[in-house]
Amino acid sequence: MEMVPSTMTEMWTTMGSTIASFMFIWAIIRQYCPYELRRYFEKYTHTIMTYFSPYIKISIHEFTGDRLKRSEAYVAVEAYLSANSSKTAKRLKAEMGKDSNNLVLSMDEYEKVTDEFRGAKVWWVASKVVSATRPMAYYPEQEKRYYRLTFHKRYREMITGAYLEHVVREGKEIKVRNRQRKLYTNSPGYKWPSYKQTMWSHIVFEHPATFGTMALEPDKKKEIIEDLVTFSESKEFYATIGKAWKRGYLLYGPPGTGKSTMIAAMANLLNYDVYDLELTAVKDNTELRKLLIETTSKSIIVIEDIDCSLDLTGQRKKKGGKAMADDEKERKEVKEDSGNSGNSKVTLSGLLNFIDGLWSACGGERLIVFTTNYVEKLDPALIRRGRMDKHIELSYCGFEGFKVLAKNYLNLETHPLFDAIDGLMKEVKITPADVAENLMPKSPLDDAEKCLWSLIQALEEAKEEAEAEAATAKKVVEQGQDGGGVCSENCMAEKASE
Ligand SMILES: Nc1ncnc2c1ncn2[C@@H]1O[C@H](COP(=O)(O)OP(=O)(O)OP(=O)(O)O)[C@@H](O)[C@H]1O
Ligand SMILES: [Mg+2]
Repeated sequence: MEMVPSTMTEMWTTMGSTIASFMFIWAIIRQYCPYELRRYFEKYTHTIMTYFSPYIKISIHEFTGDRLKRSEAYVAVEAYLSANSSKTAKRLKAEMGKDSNNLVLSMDEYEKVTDEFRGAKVWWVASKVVSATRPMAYYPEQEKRYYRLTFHKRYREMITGAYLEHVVREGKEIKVRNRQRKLYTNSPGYKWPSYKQTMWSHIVFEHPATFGTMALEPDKKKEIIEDLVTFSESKEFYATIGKAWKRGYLLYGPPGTGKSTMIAAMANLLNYDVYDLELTAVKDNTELRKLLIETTSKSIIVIEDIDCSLDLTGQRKKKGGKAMADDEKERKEVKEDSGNSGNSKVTLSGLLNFIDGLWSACGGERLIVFTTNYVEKLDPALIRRGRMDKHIELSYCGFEGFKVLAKNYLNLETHPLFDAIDGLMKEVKITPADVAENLMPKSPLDDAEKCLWSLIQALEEAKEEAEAEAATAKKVVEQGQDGGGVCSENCMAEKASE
């Protein structure tokens, strides 16, 4: 029994004198030794200290290898700590949120915060090293920022496993919640400088459309919303069935029926970014694949007017004749001219690969949306289920759709003129865009009733026009029969237009 205290005392004495000698040597080294030797001793002191310390440290650096891209882990930890440290940290820094007007708070440099996970305490420090070397004299000093996590070694397994997973997952979620959503485009004709890493340019996405403001049959609206929400919550399901987590939507219908508006409503519902892909500006299939790889998850890739984007079917020119109403035809020609489809070598197979080839699985959680005015012109391979999983027809405005617009534009839920509008809408076709235009007050003096009368007038004019057209067409047919000659569809249309 005597031995224990005496051994302990001896041990403490030895340790004390070792430390004292060590500190003495260290003081001499600091005073007289050259820099290299000092660095050498510092390194070994650090190793010895680490050996005896019961704490483990993990560093997460802002840049690893590639100086142009911030490490994903660092970004996630930053978001996690910004959300959790702003309540406990004493020194915070405030920065303007990217592309937004809010101030974002995060831990200041060298600030330390404590976090707890399943009973274990951990410490985070935001730190940086300033590199002594500069690539050029006029370059600023290079700062390498990092976060250091410290915890007791008895929690090693839990912290390196479950805790870090929790930090990264939560950090990513916070980032998605707080991010300013973006509208990307593969800007045609824009030559990006070689240092620029991305082929997409973007602006902040701020479209106000929602499903609430869309004129659509209530059942159809409900079905689409449920489909979208189910998709966004089905990560595990897609993994179980071995399918990439993406879904294709084909929106088709006449101009002005809300196809583009619905894309904005989808993005707002799911909080996704939008990639507006201008297919005619894509050089070839390789470039198309590169663009795809650069898209991030939680996004909608949109190809508008897919029938005009490329001559994917080889039928476009044949069908674009008399059958197309003049104004629509003109509109399409403008679109065709504006895109340099002649320079694009993207093929149908390239596009099919883009939608569901192996590369399309990268990123996950993505919607691909095509819009068209002429669904019948598209190659069936392009729109078969599995590629374009859901086909949504957007059509002329019904009375239910009108009621949504009347509520949005005029804050009216009912009005004596509604019955007349209901009756007229059953007789003539009018697009939601035309209804919206008529319901829009044209001057500060316009009241709701005036707007409703404007719509009634537009509906009556459309009805008269339709009746006149029908009468002319009937006359042409009768003349054709009287003449006894055979008149083709084209020749009848020509006569009608005369
Ligand atoms: N279903 C709708 N609900 C609410 N507003 C609509 C709807 N459809 C069209 N609009 C209004 O009409 C305008 C034009 O609609 P939008 O651009 O979405 O039509 P589109 O179907 O994409 O036409 P296009 O085929 O010419 O591209 C929108 O700005 C919107 O205000
Ligand atoms: Mg559109």
